[in-house]
Amino acid sequence: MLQTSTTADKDTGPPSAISARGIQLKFGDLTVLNDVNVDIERGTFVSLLGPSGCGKSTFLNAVAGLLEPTAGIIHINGLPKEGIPRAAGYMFQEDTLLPWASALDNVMLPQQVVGRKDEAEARNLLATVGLKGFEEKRPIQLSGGMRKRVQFARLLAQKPEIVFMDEPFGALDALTKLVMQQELLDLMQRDPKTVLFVTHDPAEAILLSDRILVFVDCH
Ligand SMILES: Nc1ncnc2c1ncn2[C@@H]1O[C@H](COP(=O)(O)OP(=O)(O)OP(=O)(O)O)[C@@H](O)[C@H]1O
Repeated sequence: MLQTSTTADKDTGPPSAISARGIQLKFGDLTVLNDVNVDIERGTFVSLLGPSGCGKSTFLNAVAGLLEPTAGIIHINGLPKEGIPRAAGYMFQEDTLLPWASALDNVMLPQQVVGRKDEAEARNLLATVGLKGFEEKRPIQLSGGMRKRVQFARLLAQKPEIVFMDEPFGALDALTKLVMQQELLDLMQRDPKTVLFVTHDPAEAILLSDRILVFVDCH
């Protein structure tokens, strides 16, 4: 269950990027989330922190539209969420690159989904994440950190306003993880986005976040 942490409702100003009210989510008899109320302001980096099995991913997936809450309502930019929010990007722990496609083709995938083709933009994004010269390499020819960078570039190609990240660096070695955390910070400082980031690592949450929501009372 989540220890709820809310900011006061505002009568004026832009709506929160994410607003969750009375969220309950059950899997059969197991109540994972109960009456969760959270507001997340635009452009803030928020971590969901807590031990394994506490419902962090469940909450993230409910907001991201991958799971439907049993009760409650979620607003995205002031509008009731319907399905998967538009302008949302995802990054998971698993490597989700197409193994047979080059780094460039992987980054161009989001363009293809919406019927666009802009190779120069994809090359720029790869350069932004430090992969100039690696455009034609396939994932197997890249290190773990480089593959994460390709995923960053692909995420940016979606031009997301909200980014959902579920332990994206969980499978990396400690040193590569530190480098990738710093690169994520740099990217978000240059181009701030609303980020919801799942981690069970307090140091990672403190380093990256404007705000940390702590999950307690695990089963
Ligand atoms: N699809 C599902 N069906 C049934 N139970 C589920 C499902 N997904 C998660 N659960 C259960 O819900 C609880 C919360 O799981 P969740 O993955 O949200 O926790 P978490 O805090 O993200 O853990 P971790 O850090 O290990 O990923 C766990 O008891 C888990 O077994």
